[in-house]
Amino acid sequence: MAPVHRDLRLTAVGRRYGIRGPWVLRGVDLTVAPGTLTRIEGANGSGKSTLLRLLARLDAPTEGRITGRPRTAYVPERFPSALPFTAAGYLTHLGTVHGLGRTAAARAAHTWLERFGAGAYATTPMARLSKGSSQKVAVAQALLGDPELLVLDEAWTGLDAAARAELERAVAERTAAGGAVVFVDHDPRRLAGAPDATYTVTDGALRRRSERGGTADGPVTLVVAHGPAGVPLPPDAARAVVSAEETSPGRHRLAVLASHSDVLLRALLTARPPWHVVRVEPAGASPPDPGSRP
Ligand SMILES: Nc1ncnc2c1ncn2[C@@H]1O[C@H](COP(=O)(O)OP(=O)(O)OP(=O)(O)O)[C@@H](O)[C@H]1O
Repeated sequence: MAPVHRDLRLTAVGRRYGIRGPWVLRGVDLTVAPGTLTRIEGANGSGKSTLLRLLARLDAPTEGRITGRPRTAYVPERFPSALPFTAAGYLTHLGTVHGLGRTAAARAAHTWLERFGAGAYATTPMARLSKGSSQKVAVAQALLGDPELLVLDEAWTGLDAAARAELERAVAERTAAGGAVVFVDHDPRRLAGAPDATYTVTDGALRRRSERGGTADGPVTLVVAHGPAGVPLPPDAARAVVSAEETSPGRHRLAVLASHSDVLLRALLTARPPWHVVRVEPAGASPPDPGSRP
């Protein structure tokens, strides 16, 4: 009998939207093995979500090949919360879809809602949940079926501090149980030190950042900079950062390895027109968590 391949493997994968659209990703090779934690970084619009949708098999590559079919769960950047279910009803239904009996599914739904501090909202219609509570349901639906591959696209955004910590624990439990987890998060300290591999999406290519990933490359510096609204980062700056987020029109929160901060600052200040650098500080000096966006 053919062995079951739990590795998910991308070979020379490219994706573009529309026949003449620019290549968002090109020549991407990536293997996601069981029991590993992988971080994907990159500036806004670099193609991180595109890559995660390909990994979750929700999208197909324009060219190249994807092999391996681990049982996959996905938390999208935007979760459709206006569903005609209560939180517990929705999760129980999904549990049965994952093959659980109704009682076991209801129990799992309850357990995950409790873990994320949303037990009190079990019978609330999803359309009436706050953004944070509906994000808890989004995360619970993914964890419910003990997936072999968990794909998290900014899943921490909108969660309160206790739920953020709980999701970090749930990720550690998944990898300890032999599952693979791939995540994108704008906070460079998210699961710091834990990833087995960290990749940066730049100019459509995927680059492995270091063998050990996480912050093993050294301390991270946060740079807040202001540029023309709606204008992407200058290319040299985009290449230097490990993560970037446009927190309000024209205002960007950039994380860069301290060793690369001069390169980033130079790229910002020599851009035409030059960008205004608002603040530079070591990553540890900022407020506890920027997960709650300003
Ligand atoms: N369904 C789509 N149709 C057309 N273009 C798309 C589609 N999805 C993404 N794109 C384009 O592909 C590029 C990469 O988008 P993607 O959302 O993958 O980037 P990202 O790194 O996740 O961005 P962000 O950090 O802002 O979430 C962008 O230019 C985007 O406009």
